[in-house]
Amino acid sequence: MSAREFNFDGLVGPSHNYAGLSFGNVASFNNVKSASNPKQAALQGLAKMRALAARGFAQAVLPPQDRPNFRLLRSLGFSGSDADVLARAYKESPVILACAYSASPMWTANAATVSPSRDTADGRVHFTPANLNNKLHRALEYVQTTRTLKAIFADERRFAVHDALPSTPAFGDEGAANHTRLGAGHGADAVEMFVYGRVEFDPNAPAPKRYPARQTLEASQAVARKHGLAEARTVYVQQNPDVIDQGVFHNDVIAVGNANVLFYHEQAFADEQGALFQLRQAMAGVDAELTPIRVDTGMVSVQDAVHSYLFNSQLLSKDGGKMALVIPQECQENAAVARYLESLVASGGPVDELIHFDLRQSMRNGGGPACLRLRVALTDEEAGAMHQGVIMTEALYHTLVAWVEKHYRDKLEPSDLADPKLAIEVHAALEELARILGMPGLYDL
Ligand SMILES: N=C(N)NCCC[C@H](NC(=O)CCC(=O)O)C(=O)O
Repeated sequence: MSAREFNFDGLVGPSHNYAGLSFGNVASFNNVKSASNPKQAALQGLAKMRALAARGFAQAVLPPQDRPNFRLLRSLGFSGSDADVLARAYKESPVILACAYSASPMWTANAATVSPSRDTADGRVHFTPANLNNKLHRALEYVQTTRTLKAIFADERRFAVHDALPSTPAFGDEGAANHTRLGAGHGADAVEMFVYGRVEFDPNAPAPKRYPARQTLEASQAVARKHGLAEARTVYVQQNPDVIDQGVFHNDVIAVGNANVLFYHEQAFADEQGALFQLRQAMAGVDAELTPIRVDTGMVSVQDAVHSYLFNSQLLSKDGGKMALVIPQECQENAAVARYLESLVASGGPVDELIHFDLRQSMRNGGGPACLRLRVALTDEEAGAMHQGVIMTEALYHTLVAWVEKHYRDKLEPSDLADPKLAIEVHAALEELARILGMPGLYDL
């Protein structure tokens, strides 16, 4: 049965700001407290969605989440009216207020892990929302993410939306950013590769020393178990702790896979040869042959990969068997990376086209093209069964642009988070967005 891969891009929320909340994500720290432009951020994301939809790639949108998260603030003892809660939080702990306001749900590669129906024991598409429990501002997301996915994929005959894993460190789960499906194509049997940063219950396993490993092996195994994946078609690979310590906080900052191609940096994995061997063995079982595209350190250093987000690119199958690589503008601005990309396209290999976008607002918080999207491979029947109001069309694009122009500020400083009017603006925007998407019960407003 054929299937198409939908990219569900996160629509950047009205409170997008640079709060420096992500220890281990160098961009987030480098741009802390600088002014953000929420309007530009949302329009940049919409421009990518529109352009790829116009190219015929299956494109959809995941809505932002209600911010500030008053439930969090009140659970931490900030009380009184909404205005009181905001004033007290800003006075006593601006960083907690920033966490409650974060627009981090825009990076939907971390929203969930998705197993297409082809891979699962019960033949349904399985989603496990990621608990993102390593960071306070991200650990808020899974509640609304679960609600949103259940609203879009409501047909329980075709879709299973699980609860997130327990939010204890042993089950640190960052979703699809640490997960890659490799096989002959989106509609064919395939192997699911889970990449983890540490092992909770094996103190002797390698682990990063400087920055946190957000994904545990135990979490990846639990997701595979919940999704009913066949062991022979599930591969667990450890990310190289040394690159985590250089700012590679998700695997999708150092590797990306699509169909039978794995595009990765030579230092991405703790045991490169072991990983390739496991993949080749599992893929033989599904009549697929791995095409590795290995980038040597001599061509692109880990630092260049982290600053350009070369590997946080989207790798998209085109009609005719070739692939396009969707890269951020920053890749053109790094000499080594630009040179490498020229050689890649000229090589006659699977990638014969580069498509670049200006995603600077997101990039300044450590989010590139791949962070902004959740991949969901769907058969035509499944695509017809999901909520249609989130599918990106020219009409929806123009409606959302008008909505952003109407509701979003074009500048947000850290001190603006104390402004009670901002909370009211976000609330009004999301009430209207739920109507635009045809999802009246989307938010618990
Ligand atoms: N690579 C993937 N898939 N996603 C990128 C997520 C970036 C996000 N940044 C932040 O959360 C920064 C928020 C701030 O500092 O304001 C993170 O670190 O989790």
